[in-house]
Amino acid sequence: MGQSDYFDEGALVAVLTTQPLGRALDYKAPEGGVMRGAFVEVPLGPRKVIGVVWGAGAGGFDLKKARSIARVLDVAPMREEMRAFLEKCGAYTLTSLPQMLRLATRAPGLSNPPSMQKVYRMGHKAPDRMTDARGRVLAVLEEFGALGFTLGELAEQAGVTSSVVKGLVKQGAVHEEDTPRDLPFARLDASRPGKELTEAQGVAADRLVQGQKAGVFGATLLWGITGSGKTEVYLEAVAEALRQGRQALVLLPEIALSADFMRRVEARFGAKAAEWHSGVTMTERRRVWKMVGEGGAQLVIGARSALFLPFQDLGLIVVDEEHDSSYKQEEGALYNARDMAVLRGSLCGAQVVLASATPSLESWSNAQSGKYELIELTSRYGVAVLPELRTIDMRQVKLPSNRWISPQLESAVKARMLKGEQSLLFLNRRGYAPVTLCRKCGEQIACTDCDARMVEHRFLKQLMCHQCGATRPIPEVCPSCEAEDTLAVVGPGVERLAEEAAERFPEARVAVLSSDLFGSARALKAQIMAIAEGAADVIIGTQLVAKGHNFPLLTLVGIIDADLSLQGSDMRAAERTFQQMRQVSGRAGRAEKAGVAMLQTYQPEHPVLRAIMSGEERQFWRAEADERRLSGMPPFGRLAGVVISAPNERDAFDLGEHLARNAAPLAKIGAQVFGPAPAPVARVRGRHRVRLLVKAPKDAPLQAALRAWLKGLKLPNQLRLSVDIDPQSFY
Ligand SMILES: Nc1ncnc2c1ncn2[C@@H]1O[C@H](COP(=O)(O)OP(=O)(O)OP(=O)(O)O)[C@@H](O)[C@H]1O
Ligand SMILES: [Zn+2]
Repeated sequence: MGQSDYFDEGALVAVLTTQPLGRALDYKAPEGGVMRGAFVEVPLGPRKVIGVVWGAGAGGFDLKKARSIARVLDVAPMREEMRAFLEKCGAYTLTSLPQMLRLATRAPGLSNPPSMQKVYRMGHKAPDRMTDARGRVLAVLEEFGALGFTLGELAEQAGVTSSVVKGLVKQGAVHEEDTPRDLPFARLDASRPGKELTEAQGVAADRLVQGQKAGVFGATLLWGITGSGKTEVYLEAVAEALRQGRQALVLLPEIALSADFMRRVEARFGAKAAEWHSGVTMTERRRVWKMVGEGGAQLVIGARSALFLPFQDLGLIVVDEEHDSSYKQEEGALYNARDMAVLRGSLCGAQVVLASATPSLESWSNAQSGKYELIELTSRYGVAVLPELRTIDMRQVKLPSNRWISPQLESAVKARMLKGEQSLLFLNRRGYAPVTLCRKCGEQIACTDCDARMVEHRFLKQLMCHQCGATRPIPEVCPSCEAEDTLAVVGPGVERLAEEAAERFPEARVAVLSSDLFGSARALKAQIMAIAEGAADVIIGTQLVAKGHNFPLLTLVGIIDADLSLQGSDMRAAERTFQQMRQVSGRAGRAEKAGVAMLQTYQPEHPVLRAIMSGEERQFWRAEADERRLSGMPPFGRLAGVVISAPNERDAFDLGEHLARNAAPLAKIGAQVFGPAPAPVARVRGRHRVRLLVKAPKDAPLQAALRAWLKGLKLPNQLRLSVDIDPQSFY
């Protein structure tokens, strides 16, 4: 630590806060001085806000007017590496530092002093009388095992009033105790043996362990087909990081649903890892944040935002299902956690492992060029083999307009039922029907605030806009011509498919897995676990089920509409379809019994479907890469999306045109500007949306040029502009 890292009492320091001020503010160091990186509380107008000592103050004003730092918080100071990460990540994504700091301080009550609190755990007695509400409280405690809850959290999780919990305490069914806040996590035992690895797994694990031993940054793509046992392989690298005394982070999409994964980790290391995602209670979030900073948490399993936790010595980052589009944050700071994991790893000397059965074209190409190491697993674990794939040509099948399950698929499901095996019918559309129209006037019911049709959710008895979430009751008469009994639904959603399944398979237990049908992530998680144990014969699901779940009894996957994700002009349509079909098919036949996947399609000759069927993955990636290379698209060129929105369409266009005309800084680096054009979803929440697309050569300094381009731009009132580097969605 250099001399310049410490500031004496009264010295002027720059404090970065999370307030949108555009710069750090100067304060005087408090009594006892302060370290660079310290978390502090500073007065700002009448309020006190949290900030970080970023460096020496800029000065240049009357020192007597400078206010003092109110308090230095009792948390580990932000490390140099983290400050560098926030700065680089902000510069890459064109996000302001205050906004970056907000990502790094997402733990409530950081400024609270350490203290005792009452927490509630499972007690030892049964209550005299069991009620529904009491049962829910006990179920929550049972599920979270050793975790303690505060009264408010427990009541909220269980959906009961706090008096229910208190009642249970009186009876000894729930235990109330005083504990210090923020206890360290139980030590993980890295010396316990893992599962016995197959030869291929062993070779792969060895390479990751060697990479870990090197103790320096390096990125590896772990490319293993679905069910090949990638998890067991990278857990060996986690074990090595723990043996080195370093911390490890595993990122997962949909982690709130991954109970199975948490159990596997616990079985491997003999204790629970720290969890970080939106389903974790506030108390627990604060504990994780603090313990990660003090070294009291060795392993974190988290959602993308876990990347911004204040690790003390992060030695390994695993990004599982690295191709998953949910790694891209689509609001606020628009970062891609997969890419930022590589950045963070390079700053803290960590090994970064990107794992997938269907890597993104970006990672594929980095592995091809040697920028990333490549480790492959080409067969499934044990006796399991990849499912056999068949297409069903829907042009040959004459189905009534309210039916979507072909006779071939129907009889395949029936055959599975006879054998006590499960079938999955995959349709990536929530709700009952995507379109409601009037047969008299042709009106399609649309959202009043968005350029989107309202989707009927029969289960919730309402119409819903999937853009803004607005809901309204299903109308009795046509909202346009007021005719009665003329409204008809068009097309299937999972709820409607479930209706058809119930008719075709009256004996079957049908379960629908769609995020909107469950009140909480917990309920959904419980359902997934029940299904894994055999609680359903036919599972109907959206993309939620495509991700990493193990259903051992599942031997048939029917993809209702394989053409769905091919529609649209997104340059990633082919890639996404390929990944999705492969991932969903990969749910079948993961145990002893072989699986079959049937893809219903109207275009079996489509190159993407042909590639999926032929299993020529490498050929598919190569062809896809060639096409992108020719057109200079990512990863062989760079894109930035610019969205301008305004209540008035003309205003948005005017600004877009102004920017397009004055794009000299972009032209200088060889970048082109396309647009302005109305966005594909041209209106959301009453705001008109206009898009520009900037396309630059691969090695061009895109961010610097964008900054120069937008510098000094004064946004008129009501207008908003956001820049999305490496955009994933183009809506
Ligand atoms: N060496 C092993 N010993 C025992 N069981 C194993 C071993 N390797 C994998 N398995 C089991 O095989 C199944 C698939 O493994 P895993 O979930 O790690 O695969 P994956 O490659 O991550 O698959 P996907 O990409 O489809 O999610 C799991 O049930 C896992 O417990
Ligand atoms: Zn809407």
